[in-house]
Amino acid sequence: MIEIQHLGKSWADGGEVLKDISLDIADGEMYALVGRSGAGKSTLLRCINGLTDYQSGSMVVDGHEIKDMPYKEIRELRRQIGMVFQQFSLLERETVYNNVALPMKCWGYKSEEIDKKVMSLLELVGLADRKDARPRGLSGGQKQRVAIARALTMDPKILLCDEATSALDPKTTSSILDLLMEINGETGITIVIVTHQMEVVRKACRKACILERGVIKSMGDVLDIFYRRPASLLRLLGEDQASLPDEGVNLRVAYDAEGPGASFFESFSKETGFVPEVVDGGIQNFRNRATGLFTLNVREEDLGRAGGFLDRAALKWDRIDEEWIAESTRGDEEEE
Ligand SMILES: Nc1ncnc2c1ncn2[C@@H]1O[C@H](COP(=O)(O)OP(=O)(O)OP(=O)(O)O)[C@@H](O)[C@H]1O
Repeated sequence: MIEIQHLGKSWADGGEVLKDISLDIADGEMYALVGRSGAGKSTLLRCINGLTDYQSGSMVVDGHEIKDMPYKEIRELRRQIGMVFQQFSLLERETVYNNVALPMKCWGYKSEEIDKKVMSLLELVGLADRKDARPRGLSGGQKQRVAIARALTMDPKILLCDEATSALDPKTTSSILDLLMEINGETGITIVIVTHQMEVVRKACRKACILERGVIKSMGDVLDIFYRRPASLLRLLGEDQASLPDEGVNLRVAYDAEGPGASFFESFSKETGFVPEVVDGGIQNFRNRATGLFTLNVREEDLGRAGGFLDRAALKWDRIDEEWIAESTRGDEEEE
C-alpha cells in the first residue's frame, strides 16, 4: 500500500513542484500517474522510493514514512521496489544475462540462485534465447524486456515505470503493456506507471491520477474518468467538450461491448421503440476489453422508457445536467 497525504515538495530554488498531493495506491494495483511534461509525475514517482525528498505531508510505503527512514532502511526498501526507465539504462558492454543478474550480484547472492532467477525471468519476458546478446543487438522493446526482468530480480512488491514505453512504437508499447499486465496478474505486484500517453492508461491501468503543474486535477477508476470526461482529461486527449443539444435530455451511458451490452443499440431500439440520437462517443478498449461510452440525446417524453431499459440492463448511465457536470468535474474547471 502506498499512502500519500498532503504531500508538498519544492525545489531549492523555491519552485513548488508538488502541491497538496493525496492519493492511495492499493496493493496489486496498476496505477497511472498521468500528465503533460513538467507536471511533476516523475518527481512524485521518485518520492515513492526515496530518490527525492519532500518537505510536507507524508508518503507511507508498506507502512514506512519515507522521510523518517534512515538511509540504511531506505536502501533496504529499494530492494522491494523495482524501477524501469524510458532509456532502458542497460550496461551496453554486458550481456543480457549479466544485465539481469546485476542486482543479485550486488547483493551477494550465490551463482546458482542467480542463474535460476535470471533464467526464469528471461523466460518470463521471452528472451531466454538472447541471454548472450549485448543490448546493441536488441530492439527497443527487447531492451525494455531486459530492463523489466532486471527490475524483478529481487522479487519487489512494487514496480515503478517512468515513461517506460515512451520511446517505443505503438505495437511494441502494446506488447510491453501486455507483459506488465501479465506480471501484475501472476505475481500481484503493484505497478505505478508514469506516462503522458492516455493510450497507455486506457490499455493497462485500473486507476489513474491526472496531474497538472503539481496539482491533482482528477483521479479514480480509469473507466470512470473517461466516463466523466473532466476538462483535464480532454486537455490531455486534445479534445473539446462535445456541445450538448439544448432540446431533449442528454444521457451518458457505459456498457461492456463484449458482454451483455454487445448489441446495445439493437436492444435499445427493440425495447424502447425508438433510436436515440448519438451526440458523441464510441467503442474504446480498456484493459483489452471493448467498452461502449456514449452521450445520447432522447426526447423528454422518451426518458422513462430509455431509463427503464438502461436500468433493466443494469448499465452505468446518468442524465447529464448542470448538477452532474459540476459534480463530475469538481476541482477541475481551470487549467493550472
Ligand atoms: N532537480 C531539479 N531542480 C529544479 N527543478 C527540477 C528538478 N528536477 C525537475 N525539475 C522541474 O520540476 C518540474 C517537474 O518535473 P518532472 O520531471 O517531475 O515532470 P514530469 O511530469 O515527469 O515531466 P517529464 O515527463 O517531462 O519528465 C519540471 O518543471 C522540471 O523542470
